[in-house]
Amino acid sequence: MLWASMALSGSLPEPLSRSIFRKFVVMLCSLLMSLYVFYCLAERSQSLPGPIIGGSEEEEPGFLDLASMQSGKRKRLLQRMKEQRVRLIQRSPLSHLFPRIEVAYSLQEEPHELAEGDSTLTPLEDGSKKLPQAIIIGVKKGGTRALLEFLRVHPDIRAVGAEPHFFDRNYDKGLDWYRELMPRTLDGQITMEKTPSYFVTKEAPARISAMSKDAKLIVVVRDPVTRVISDYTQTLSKRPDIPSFESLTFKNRTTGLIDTSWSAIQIGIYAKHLENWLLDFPMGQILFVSGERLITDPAGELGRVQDFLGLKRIITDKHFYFNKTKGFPCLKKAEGSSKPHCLGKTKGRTHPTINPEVVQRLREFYRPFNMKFYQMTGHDFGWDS
Ligand SMILES: Nc1ncnc2c1ncn2[C@@H]1O[C@H](COP(=O)(O)OS(=O)(=O)O)[C@@H](OP(=O)(O)O)[C@H]1O
Repeated sequence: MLWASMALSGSLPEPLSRSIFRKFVVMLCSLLMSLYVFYCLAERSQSLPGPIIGGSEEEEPGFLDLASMQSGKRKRLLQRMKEQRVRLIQRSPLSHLFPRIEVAYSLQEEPHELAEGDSTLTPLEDGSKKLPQAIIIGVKKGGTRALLEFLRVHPDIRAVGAEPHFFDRNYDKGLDWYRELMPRTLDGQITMEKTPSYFVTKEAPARISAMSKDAKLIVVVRDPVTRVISDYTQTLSKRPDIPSFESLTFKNRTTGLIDTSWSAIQIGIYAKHLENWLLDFPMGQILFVSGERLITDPAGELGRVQDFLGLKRIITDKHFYFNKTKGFPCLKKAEGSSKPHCLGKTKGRTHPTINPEVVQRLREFYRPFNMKFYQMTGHDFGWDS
C-alpha cells in the first residue's frame, strides 16, 4: 500500500522504472479487488437462506427458516450487515475504483428478497407479490419437491422454495404474512407454493377456499405402502432410536391388525382425505399427479400439469436426463442456472428392507381405500395390479 500511495502521489523512487511500477500497482489493485470480491461473495453466501426449521421436509440448502425469516430481529441483522458492508466499501482506499459493487449489494440484500425463499435474484421492483393461484397440497413423500423444482423451470411459474405451512400451522399469521412470503410475479405468471401436509389437514380445504375459490390444487400421490416406508425412512434418519417399522405398523402382530392411529399409516388413506377436499372444491380443480410416473416419465406428468395450469407446454423431455448415480431424473438446467440439477440427498433415500409379509399385509389394508380412490378420481394408479 505504501508503494501504491507513493506511486499515486507521484513520488516514485528511482531507479525503479515507472512502467514496471505501474504494472506492479495494477497487479496489486487487481489482487486486492479479487480478495475483496471473494470476501463479499463469502459473506453473501453466509447470508443466503438456511434450512427450514420444523418443516415436514428436510430442505436442501438454499431454503428458508420460515419461523425466523419474518422476524424483526432477522431484518435488523440484515440491515446491520448491509450497513457494515457499505461502510467497509466507503472506508476502503480503493472505493472509487468499484462504486458499482456497492449498488449491487444494496440490490441483493433487501430483506424481502431473502424472505422469498428463492435464491434467484430478481430486480426489486419487478411485479408484485400475489397469493398463490396454484398449490401443491400433498402428499408427504409423494414427490412434491421434484414436481415443484421441475415446474419452476417454466417462465410463467414463480414459486416459494420453503414450505409456508400457512393453512395448517401459520394460519393465525394472516394472509398478508402469507403473501409476503411469495416471490414477485409479473402479469400472467402463476404464483405457487407446496406444503404436503395440507392434504391431511382438516381445516385446509375451507381455508384455501376462503382465500380463493378458484385456487388450483395439485396432489402428488404415490403407492401408500412405499409412501409409508419412505415416511418411516425419513423419521429414522432424524431419530435412529425409533421403534421398528413392524412394531409401529401393527396394533397386534398376531392378528395382523394395522395401527391406524400411526399418522404415517393415515396419510395413505387418500380416499378419506379427498372426501374432505370435495366438500370445498370440485374435482375439476384438483389434479392428481402420479408420483411413480413423475420418476419414470417426468415430462409426461409435467405436460399434464402445464395443461391443468393453462400454460404452454414448455417443460418437455429436453429438460430432463436420467442420472444413473442418483437413480432419478434430474434437470439439465435448474431455474436460473445453466448447470444440471438433481434433488439433494434427502430425496431418493435407500429404504430399509421390510419383511415381505408386513408389506403384503399393508397392501391388503390399503387395497379397498385405493379402489375407492381410483373410483373417485377416475384413474387407476396401478398400485394394486
Ligand atoms: N427426480 C427425483 N429426484 C429425487 N426424488 C424424487 C424424484 N422424483 C420423485 N422423487 C421422490 O420424492 C420423494 C420425496 O417426496 P417429497 O419431496 O414429497 O417429500 S417431502 O414430503 O417433501 O419430504 C422421494 O422419496 P424417497 O425415495 O423415499 O426418498 C423420491 O422417491
